[in-house]
Amino acid sequence: MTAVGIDAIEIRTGKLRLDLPNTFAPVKGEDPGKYTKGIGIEYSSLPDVYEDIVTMGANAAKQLLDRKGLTPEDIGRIDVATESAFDNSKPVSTYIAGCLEQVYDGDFHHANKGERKFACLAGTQSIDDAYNWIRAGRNRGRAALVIATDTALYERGDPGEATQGAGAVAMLIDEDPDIVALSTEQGYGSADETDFLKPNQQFPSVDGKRSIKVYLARMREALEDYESVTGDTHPDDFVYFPFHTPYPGMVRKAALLGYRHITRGTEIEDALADDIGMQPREDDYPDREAYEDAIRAYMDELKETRRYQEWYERAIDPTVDISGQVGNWYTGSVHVARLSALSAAVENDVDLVGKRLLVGSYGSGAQAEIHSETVQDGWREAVEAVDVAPQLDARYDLDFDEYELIHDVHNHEKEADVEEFTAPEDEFVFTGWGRMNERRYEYIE
Ligand SMILES: CC(C)(COP(=O)([O-])OP(=O)([O-])OC[C@H]1O[C@@H](n2cnc3c(N)ncnc32)[C@H](O)[C@@H]1OP(=O)([O-])[O-])[C@@H](O)C(=O)NCCC(=O)NCCSC(=O)C[C@@](C)(O)CC(=O)[O-]
Repeated sequence: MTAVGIDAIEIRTGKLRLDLPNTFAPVKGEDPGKYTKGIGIEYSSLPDVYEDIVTMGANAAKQLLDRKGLTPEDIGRIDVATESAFDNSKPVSTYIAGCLEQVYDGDFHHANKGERKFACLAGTQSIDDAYNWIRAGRNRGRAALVIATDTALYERGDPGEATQGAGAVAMLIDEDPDIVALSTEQGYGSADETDFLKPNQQFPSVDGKRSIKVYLARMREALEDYESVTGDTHPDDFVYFPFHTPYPGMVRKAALLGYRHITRGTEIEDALADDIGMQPREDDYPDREAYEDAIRAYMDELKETRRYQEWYERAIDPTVDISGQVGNWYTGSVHVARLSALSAAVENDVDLVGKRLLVGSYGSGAQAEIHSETVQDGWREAVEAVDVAPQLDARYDLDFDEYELIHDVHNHEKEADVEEFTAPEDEFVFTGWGRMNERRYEYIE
């Protein structure tokens, strides 16, 4: 069977950045350690005045099409995943296609376009849709463009303000992919939860502490479901474990729980037993509370073991590097985690061909999905071509007053007339509203 998967990736970060430990924390009266050690985000990417989910998505997509030498006729499907949409009817993919049609000969009139919603999970669901469309043989030899784009802003003063971010990830899903092949093995953990939601409002209502618990519970459920298909998972089965990364500290919690789960009943548990004992088994405890206390005590010790720390450094740390530099990109976040790991492998000259990734996606509300991917022959060249560092380094550093202004600019409830901080060049920009209140865009040379 021909492999189907991710053939190319491009990102587009918001062109501004907020330094959390040095600019945000002092004004909030917080210790910078909350950001450098706890949350793990150093900078939040934010959009300039002329940027939004459409410009970031279209700019990432254009970069991808140009690099691959593709024209609109090569694309049979454009799916946008977002939870920052500004239109309840017209999908963001039509705005993005309209942008792209300004600069290419030809058009996307015969491409199927849509918009996917399930909080941060929707990017992964869009990849699934593209995979199924190609596997079903309905693509007529064409590829699918999946764009995950979000402006992850919270109400000023909300604890979530510490985890903001803005950016887009464009991915080409095709046969014989250069980067990773997808598999049919998947696990889901899904439940009706009220932890993070936006009921007809721009900024989320969030119960932050609960959202952490729900993330962990649904991920665990998804892993168990995945293992019901594949059999037990072992830490050595996968080179990296890219998870949805609202902030690196969240992944730290998930990784520890995951490691305990996948080492249970293995030679690793036995090898650790001399130092920290065997993992608690529920049957050995009088009630659930006593069992959970024992688990917490075991995990406190597990996290300090060299074996765990070495695994974390190898398999998890590289996945959160970019996230720590950009914040939460919601639907793009797990795809940033994958790219982060692959970029680190390029930098450290690691050979990944044939190695597997275990990808854990998550969306509040809530659903987790876990699947594996196999790295393909062309991954190194394809990942080397993504200009992550130049984009991140070029961002404009906001002071706190400027941050307050730019937050107002992107607040749909406010009117703010603010000069742009950066000069647009060779990119799509937002130019204002049309007669039916549609947003309008132009390509600036
Ligand atoms: C994440 C929270 C709850 C944080 O809430 P908070 O109250 O701002 O922060 P905190 O006081 O809990 O501190 C954060 C961490 O920093 C540590 N810390 C504190 N000070 C220091 C210091 N000086 N030195 C070292 N460490 C320090 C502190 O101990 C803690 O670590 P933990 O105990 O959790 O391991 C908040 O920012 C929030 O509500 N964020 C939005 C919700 C969120 O991101 N939830 C994550 C799971 S849900 C999810 O991922 C879905 C999502 C959000 O992406 C949306 C979607 O799916 O659409």
